[in-house]
Amino acid sequence: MIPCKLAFIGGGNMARSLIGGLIANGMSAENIHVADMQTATLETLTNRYPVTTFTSNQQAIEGVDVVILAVKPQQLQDVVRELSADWQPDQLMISIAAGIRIEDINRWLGKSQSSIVRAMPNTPALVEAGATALFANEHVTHQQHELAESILRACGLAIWLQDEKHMDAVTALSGSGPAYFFLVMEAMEKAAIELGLPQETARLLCLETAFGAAKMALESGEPASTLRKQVTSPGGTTERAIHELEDGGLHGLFENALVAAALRARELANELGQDHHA
Ligand SMILES: NC(=O)C1=CN([C@@H]2O[C@H](COP(=O)(O)OP(=O)(O)OC[C@H]3O[C@@H](n4cnc5c(N)ncnc54)[C@H](O)[C@@H]3O)[C@@H](O)[C@H]2O)C=CC1
Ligand SMILES: O=C(O)[C@@H]1CCC=N1
Repeated sequence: MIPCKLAFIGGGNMARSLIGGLIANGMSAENIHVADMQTATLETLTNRYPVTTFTSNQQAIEGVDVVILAVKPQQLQDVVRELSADWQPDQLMISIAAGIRIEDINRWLGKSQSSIVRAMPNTPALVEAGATALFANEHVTHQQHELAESILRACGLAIWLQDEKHMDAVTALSGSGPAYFFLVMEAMEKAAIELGLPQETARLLCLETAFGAAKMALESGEPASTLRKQVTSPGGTTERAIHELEDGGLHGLFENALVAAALRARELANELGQDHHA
């Protein structure tokens, strides 16, 4: 049980994943408000979960303990400014927007001592297998700290960062990370079909292999490199495949990909952290 009322501002992909994880973990849908200007988005949600929906952001935050900002970074400034007039000093704001820094959110909110947490979750939260990193500003109370952690922990792993600057690397790794693994799955499945496997056979074997590899890496505690070597028989099939991947520059590609994602998070902060007047 998570002992609070919470409001999502923005009811899109990431909000849906978090709501799914929270409800699967016993949070009462009655205690979840969701605001979105798209009524179709709200309908998709209420078809699945009996949450309370709003087209007004101000009405959605009335009487809640925690507000999760789940709009795109480009919408964040307007949304925070809009909430400012009705913001209560004991409310906790959690922003999941990529890039945007707490100091900017705090300035847009315009209050002196607001409790703000930045969180970077990921979409597997929907199946309670998410991974979230959190960072709190100095006004977050012990109780709010616990509350933020319990909300995100309901959706999977939740870990606190000591320094907000690490959030961009987290965004590049675990925030965007599910997409990299999905892309690898797409590529492996396609290659297996080209080798002659029926599509459903390729899909199932690929997904169970990905799941099994992650489960084994988590449960064994062994480094991925050790587990990889256990699969790679000298002179065998895996060795040939790994040779192709390494020759093709896999390590460099991932390095470039994560650097590009982290840089984009910094760009978003610099582009969107400037004040504009709504
Ligand atoms: N999708 C992902 O895997 C992850 C996304 N995030 C962050 O989560 C945030 C949301 O991303 P998604 O859910 O993917 O986007 P999305 O586009 O699916 O959802 C955003 C929702 O906000 C609504 N919205 C736009 N302006 C609004 C306003 N003024 N008031 C109320 N609602 C409004 C839109 O109608 C939309 O339904 C972003 O800031 C993103 O950086 C963070 C981690 C992972
Ligand atoms: O692509 C994005 O910008 C968001 C942030 C992390 C995952 N999706």
